[in-house]
Amino acid sequence: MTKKLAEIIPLNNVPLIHCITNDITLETLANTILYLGGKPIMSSDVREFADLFKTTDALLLNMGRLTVNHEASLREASHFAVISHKPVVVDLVGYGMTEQRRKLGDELINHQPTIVKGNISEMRRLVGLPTIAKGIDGDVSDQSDFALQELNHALKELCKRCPKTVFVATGRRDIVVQGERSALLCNGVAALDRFVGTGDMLGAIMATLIGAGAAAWEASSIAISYLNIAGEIADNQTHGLENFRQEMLNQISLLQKQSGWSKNIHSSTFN
Ligand SMILES: Nc1ncnc2c1ncn2[C@@H]1O[C@H](COP(=O)(O)OP(=O)(O)O)[C@@H](O)[C@H]1O
Ligand SMILES: Cc1ncsc1CCOP(=O)(O)O
Ligand SMILES: [Mg+2]
Repeated sequence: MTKKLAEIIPLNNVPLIHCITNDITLETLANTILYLGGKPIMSSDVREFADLFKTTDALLLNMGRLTVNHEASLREASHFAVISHKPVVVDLVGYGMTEQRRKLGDELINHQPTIVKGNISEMRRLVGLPTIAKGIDGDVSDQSDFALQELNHALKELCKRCPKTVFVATGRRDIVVQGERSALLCNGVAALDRFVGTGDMLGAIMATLIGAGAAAWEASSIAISYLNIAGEIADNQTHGLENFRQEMLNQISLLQKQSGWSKNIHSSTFN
């Protein structure tokens, strides 16, 4: 993977990334894409999709703060992505918490997007595994070795129905699954779970990398590692969560200047 890393971050082009996302982290995602070297367009107005899809390089569909209009925009954009063969990242925020989110998430997945991501508890709900998680956060009880193994197995089963899609489950440890292949990524710090938007930021980074031409597997693994190593550096340099949050964003722009950053990636496989 190190060889491919050298080809992907820093980006060797400037992809235009169309984000349909929640208004809680909207500006953070726009700047995350800019700091990484891409260009964001945050547009939810279905009237402009026909023109917009002619110029964009990838699409981020973030379920975030659901409304009737947000849902309609996500659905319409997902349809446009299918007919225009646009690479897509789906972020299953709050999947399974409500019937609306479950139904919408299933519909978006049925369009065979490039990457489907969620935190460890959202992804457990997706494959029908129990979780005590509340709200949109992952629960630590879903991070045991056994829980990770059973989720890894269940996601591989799901891949049989969605052979083109990479599935990602995030948290203290992250699972990346595509077909029969899976990896466990182990970078990051606990503070990444302590401010809103880190999962959203990850989706934006994934969309930027596939928009720049990276394959789904590399884009998924590199995005997680890049964000988490940025978090490790920010954690070393700051006190307090707000300072950490600001430095996180700062590191998104700085880490790519460190040629050997990828040597700090910690990954393993499931036995
Ligand atoms: N306790 C933790 N230790 C290390 N990394 C973490 C931890 N919690 C989350 N992360 C990282 O933060 C990012 C967001 O993950 P997560 O918090 O699961 O998403 P969400 O914000 O959607 O719940 C991922 O890259 C993940 O690897
Ligand atoms: C708090 C909240 N509520 C609906 S979307 C959202 C932000 C979720 O961001 P993340 O999934 O990155 O924690
Ligand atoms: Mg999330």
